[in-house]
Amino acid sequence: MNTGVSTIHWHILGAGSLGCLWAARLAQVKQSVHLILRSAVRLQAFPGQVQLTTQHTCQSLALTAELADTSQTPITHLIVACKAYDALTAIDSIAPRLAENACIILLQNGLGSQQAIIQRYSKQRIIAASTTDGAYLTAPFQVTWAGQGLTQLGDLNHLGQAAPHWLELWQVAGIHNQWNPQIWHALWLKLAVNCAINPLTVLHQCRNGELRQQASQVNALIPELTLLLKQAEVPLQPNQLHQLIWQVIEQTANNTSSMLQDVQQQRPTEAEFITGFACHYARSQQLTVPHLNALHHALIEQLTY
Ligand SMILES: NC(=O)C1=CN([C@@H]2O[C@H](COP(=O)(O)OP(=O)(O)OC[C@H]3O[C@@H](n4cnc5c(N)ncnc54)[C@H](OP(=O)(O)O)[C@@H]3O)[C@@H](O)[C@H]2O)C=CC1
Ligand SMILES: CC(C)(CO)C(=O)C(=O)O
Repeated sequence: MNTGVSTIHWHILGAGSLGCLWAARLAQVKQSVHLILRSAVRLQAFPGQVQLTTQHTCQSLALTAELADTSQTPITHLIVACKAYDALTAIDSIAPRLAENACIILLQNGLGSQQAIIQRYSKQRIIAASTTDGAYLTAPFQVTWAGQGLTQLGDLNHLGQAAPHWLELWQVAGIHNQWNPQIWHALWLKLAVNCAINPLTVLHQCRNGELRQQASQVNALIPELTLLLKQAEVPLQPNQLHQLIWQVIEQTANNTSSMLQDVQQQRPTEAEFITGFACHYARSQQLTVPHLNALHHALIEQLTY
């Protein structure tokens, strides 16, 4: 299909679940895709392709991989697919290669990493991509696309620009997307939902739907999260956050939250960028959020990673 977009050289920082998912889908539409891996050991293990499994298909897509400093090619379009706690350091590792007008797309959950990145990389156009796509690795470089979602994108700096021309190409690549000039609002709303669900699933070791049995704990967080969102100037209808949180719990009832998955697989969590960020923001704005503070402390006590 002719999208009217010439081939773009996409560099993808991080070849985990989302990095491989994005790499495979862009490679499917004949884009030039380069994975940037963390170590020589990972590069040696790269088989020259990424395998993408969906409900109906399994396809291997050839693409290239490199280390941050093994190539000098300038980077014009960078997708950052690391966890929130690795994102800034990962971008720093390729900083000398970044074109001055490069576009950096951030896939991280939570808040905090985005602010640090826009502060350090003020010349580049930084776009957040908040996605409800779900993916997991079954083996290195073999990704299963668990659920087609929606990816909302919008500028985090240099506000007010037109949507990038490559969004149409992403659509063709199966990356169902929507441009959202108010992406900060979307990130805040997702943060609030993650604060209400993820930590409690860790503390109760339960799937999202089982939080129905912990409704009073979920509900106690909602007025505090509403306070934070209002302070951040996120427009909210009365009761909107309550409805959204319970809707997500119902729609994802069978899911194990990403935070509980990290705990189960003994990986670090993104807690500091979810409840950690919420508590830090509340303190900086002198907002009283006792339930959120208690939740964050209980979570940190429980986490050994
Ligand atoms: N997976 C999903 O379905 C969804 C994830 N998200 C969000 O997307 C982000 C990425 O998540 P996910 O893909 O699951 O994470 P993964 O842990 O699967 O992948 C992260 C990858 O980043 C790599 N990495 C870390 N630092 C560097 C570096 N300096 N240079 C190169 N690579 C690096 C890691 O490498 P190594 O293997 O060497 O450790 C790892 O492969 C998170 O913020 C998550 O919350 C959002 C929605 C859905
Ligand atoms: C919405 C929710 C809670 C779905 O599981 C999620 O985003 C996560 O697990 O991080």
